[in-house]
Amino acid sequence: MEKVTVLGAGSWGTALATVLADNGHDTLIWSHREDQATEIHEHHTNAKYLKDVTLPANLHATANMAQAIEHASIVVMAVPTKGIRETCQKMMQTLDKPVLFVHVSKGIEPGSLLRISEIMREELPASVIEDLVVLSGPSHAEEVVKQHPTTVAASCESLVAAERVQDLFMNQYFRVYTNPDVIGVEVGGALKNVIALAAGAVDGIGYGDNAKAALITRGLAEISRLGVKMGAKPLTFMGLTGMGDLIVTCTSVHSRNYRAGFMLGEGKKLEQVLDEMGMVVEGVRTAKAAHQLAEKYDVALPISAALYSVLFEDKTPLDAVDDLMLRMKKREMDEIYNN
Ligand SMILES: NC(=O)c1ccc[n+]([C@@H]2O[C@H](COP(=O)([O-])OP(=O)(O)OC[C@H]3O[C@@H](n4cnc5c(N)ncnc54)[C@H](O)[C@@H]3O)[C@@H](O)[C@H]2O)c1
Ligand SMILES: O=P(O)(O)OC[C@H](O)CO
Repeated sequence: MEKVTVLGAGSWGTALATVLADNGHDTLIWSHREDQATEIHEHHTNAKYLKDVTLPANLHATANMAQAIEHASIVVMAVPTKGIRETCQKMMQTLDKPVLFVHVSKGIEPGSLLRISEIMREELPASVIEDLVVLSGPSHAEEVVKQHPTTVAASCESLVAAERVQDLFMNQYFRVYTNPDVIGVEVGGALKNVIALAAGAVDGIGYGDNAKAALITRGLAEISRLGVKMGAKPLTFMGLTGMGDLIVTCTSVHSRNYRAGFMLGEGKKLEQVLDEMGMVVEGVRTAKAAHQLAEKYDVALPISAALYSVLFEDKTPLDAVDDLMLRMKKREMDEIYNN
């Protein structure tokens, strides 16, 4: 049995804490909000984030960071990308021992263009990082808490650390693979949210399955193109954290990115959409990062660019789709021509 603290009590932090508690680990969840910690600790619910779910009786919660850190030999970081730095800084007020970190967030920071593990390594001294593992893949919290079969990957250069995380989470309904390609896993997890916003938008416009299949396929092409330039292994994008997560996020009603995109496609403005969602829509910030990454790495990301123009340049979704369709002629796969 391990002593685990999950930082972040939204949908995903709570769902993963449930998996850990189900597996018999001594699990404590930390919320930055006192009321939410009390709700989880005393009533075994987290109604805003997981409706009609009763959490395991052996899952405890606190809003006290010092207590949360004192408890842990493993820390799972499950706050949205924009809260990662602040949470690391809060943690460092008391953390003075090495722990194994697992992060489960999916984003890239605009401006710095850092992946989550890079942000964490910037904020945390090496002396407190025993290892840092990314857990990612096609996994909606709403299905995990129902114990529906789910598969993800634990990614770290150290196979020993990845396998420790595999053992920590793995059970009958939650299957964990390992993958050493941290860059590919993080880039796939972050960029699929941008494509999912676009997939929601084409459905919101009222277009059909042809358009969505095109977005998923060409979306994967642009994610891979960028990821490889950033140092990822191409095959990772064919796996759970690439194609797998792209499919689940572009096609599921559970996806906040897909649902936000749908509302944009219906003609709603971004501010109104985010107000109505009330939960994190990671793809919005990551779309800014994608825009900057395209320039930095000199890579064409046409779907991400079209989405960016809808989010931040007031282009209508219909015009953005027209622009995509009327781009200059392309070869589907340059590699085939070159061989
Ligand atoms: N929900 C899923 O099914 C799922 C699955 C895989 C990965 N993820 C990823 O997990 C991360 C967290 O997403 P979520 O679904 O739990 O989001 P959520 O919107 O359901 O909950 C976010 C939680 O973080 C808290 N929070 C916000 N800002 C914070 C800050 N600065 N410091 C501390 N806490 C803060 C909120 O109060 C809330 O409890 C995201 O990067 C998301 O992409 C989510
Ligand atoms: O609800 P979303 O769009 O944040 O997606 C959740 C997960 O990342 C799906 O794997």
